[in-house]
Amino acid sequence: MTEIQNYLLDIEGTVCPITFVKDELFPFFLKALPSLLSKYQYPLQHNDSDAALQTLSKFPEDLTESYDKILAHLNDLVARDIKDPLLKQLQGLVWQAGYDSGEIKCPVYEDAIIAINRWTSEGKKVFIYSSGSVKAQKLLFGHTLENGKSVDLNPLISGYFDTLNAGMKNETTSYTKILEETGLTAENVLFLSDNVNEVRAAFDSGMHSIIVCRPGNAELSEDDRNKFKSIDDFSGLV
Ligand SMILES: CSCCC(=O)C(=O)COP(=O)(O)O
Ligand SMILES: [Mg+2]
Repeated sequence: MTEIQNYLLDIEGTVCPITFVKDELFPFFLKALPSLLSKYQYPLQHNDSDAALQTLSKFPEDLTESYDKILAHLNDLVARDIKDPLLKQLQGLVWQAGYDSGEIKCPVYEDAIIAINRWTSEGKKVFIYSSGSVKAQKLLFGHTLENGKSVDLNPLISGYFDTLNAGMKNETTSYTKILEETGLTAENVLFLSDNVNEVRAAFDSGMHSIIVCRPGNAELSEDDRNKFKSIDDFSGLV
């Protein structure tokens, strides 16, 4: 592998445990949802500057004609872990209160914190590409737990990509778009993710691409292990 100058990082299952998202972020969102949705009139009125209402208004009208329908739809998306860009926008808005109050802090893996600090101190660049919205990404890195304290890793991040500004993560065109947006050359970029389909899509764009196998991540098939390099943590990359 040529000397890597730029890192593009997935979040869930790569820089933090899947359990943080499933057992903390998603329940926080689901708990807040009834009270959030009850603030609005149904069928949804679209003439308000409220950010959550604006996001809700982008769902198909048949889903927002009643409180019960949109509540059931959002619960279903979360239960099936559907990476719906509108759901992800809404989640970012809701999580803000949890981060602000101190209830939510992200347990970014220590090896990831060390690597991000090391790479940036060497003049290399770190970018994020997650299904979570850019807002949610900034909140997460802005409230990262390091040795029991909350730290802000955002000053170390050169750019953020999500499904709205780049496209779906299992499509090669999304990685090509990120290369165009950043002006980076594919062979100077290493993408790290727990998801084989994302690693394959990035690889097909010309980027270097490695599967990250954290505890609790999906098992890799023999075929995937043979096709792609995999690592357990970032320690071998610094
Ligand atoms: C960015 S915070 C929330 C995580 C999330 O909602 C999510 O879907 C993470 O997906 P990823 O692409 O980072 O595996
Ligand atoms: Mg992931």
